[in-house]
Amino acid sequence: MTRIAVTGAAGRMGGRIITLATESDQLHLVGAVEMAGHPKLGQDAGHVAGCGELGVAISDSLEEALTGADLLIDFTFPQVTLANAAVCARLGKGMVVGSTGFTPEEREQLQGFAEQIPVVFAPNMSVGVNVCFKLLKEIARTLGDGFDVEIVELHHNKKKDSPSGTAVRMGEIVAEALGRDYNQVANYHREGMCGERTTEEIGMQTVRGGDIVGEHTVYFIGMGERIELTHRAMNRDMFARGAIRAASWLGGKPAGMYDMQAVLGLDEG
Ligand SMILES: NC(=O)C1=CN([C@@H]2O[C@H](COP(=O)(O)OP(=O)(O)OC[C@H]3O[C@@H](n4cnc5c(N)ncnc54)[C@H](OP(=O)(O)O)[C@@H]3O)[C@@H](O)[C@H]2O)C=CC1
Ligand SMILES: O=C(O)C1=N[C@H](C(=O)O)C[C@H](O)C1
Repeated sequence: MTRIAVTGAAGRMGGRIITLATESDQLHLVGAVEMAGHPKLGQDAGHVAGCGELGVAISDSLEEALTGADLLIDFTFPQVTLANAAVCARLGKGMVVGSTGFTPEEREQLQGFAEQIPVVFAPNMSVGVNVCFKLLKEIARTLGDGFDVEIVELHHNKKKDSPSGTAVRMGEIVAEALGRDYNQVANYHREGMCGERTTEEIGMQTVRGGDIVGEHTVYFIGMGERIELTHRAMNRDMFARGAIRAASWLGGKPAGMYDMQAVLGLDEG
């Protein structure tokens, strides 16, 4: 049994992780955290998540929430995640990190903490998206340079980071498979007389609206034909189940940075 604490406990993902963790026979919730001043502080995490009383009050103290926990599941914001990682590293607790929107420098900082504790860090914890990651590498390698690559993602109107962490990872995978540097070839903006498309660039387009959970399409556009690889999330439960699977998998692992490909065994072969 892995004992977990959850940060962002009153958030969209925190609530689903807490609810589905109660249905897992491998995880046990012992701590739940929101920031100081949050209106749900002191309330039962299960009540807030909508799954009934769990006897775990939402606290603003991560140290307190981690007492008796083996690891932390964190779906918040990059700056919050990094502050939480510093606490986890000091206390020797592992982390499952789902937050997105990290700058390259912030990713480096998280990597630094992963030298002290085991961390699963993935912009998307669904099985489907992780299979797409694997397929994208294969498609890009097979097609080579003759196809223009464009990535379009759609999310709800409360999402704070753009493009999504998943879209960025998709771009990185395709760029790497084609021998390009994602940071050099990603094109986030076209407006006015911006000229013809270059063959190297990877277009990154973002749509925000309503309650869209998350959709990603990678277009490989050739002459007279086109491949579209699409993943549509219908709800957040598959992300939460992925986080739960990652938490169960992480127990006993040595310090290091792991991704969902490793958790799901997709990095083999
Ligand atoms: N890897 C994956 O599979 C997925 C990743 N995500 C990512 O997860 C992150 C969270 O998404 P989502 O749940 O939709 O966002 P929410 O805004 O619903 O949740 C974020 C939560 O973090 C809370 N928070 C802010 N500061 C702190 C703090 N210091 N300590 C504890 N909690 C804090 C927020 O509080 P407040 O209510 O005050 O804002 C909020 O409850 C995003 O980066 C998103 O992109 C989302 C889905 C899947
Ligand atoms: O903020 C979200 O909601 C989501 N964020 C993740 C991302 O940025 O890739 C994953 C998922 O698409 C939902």
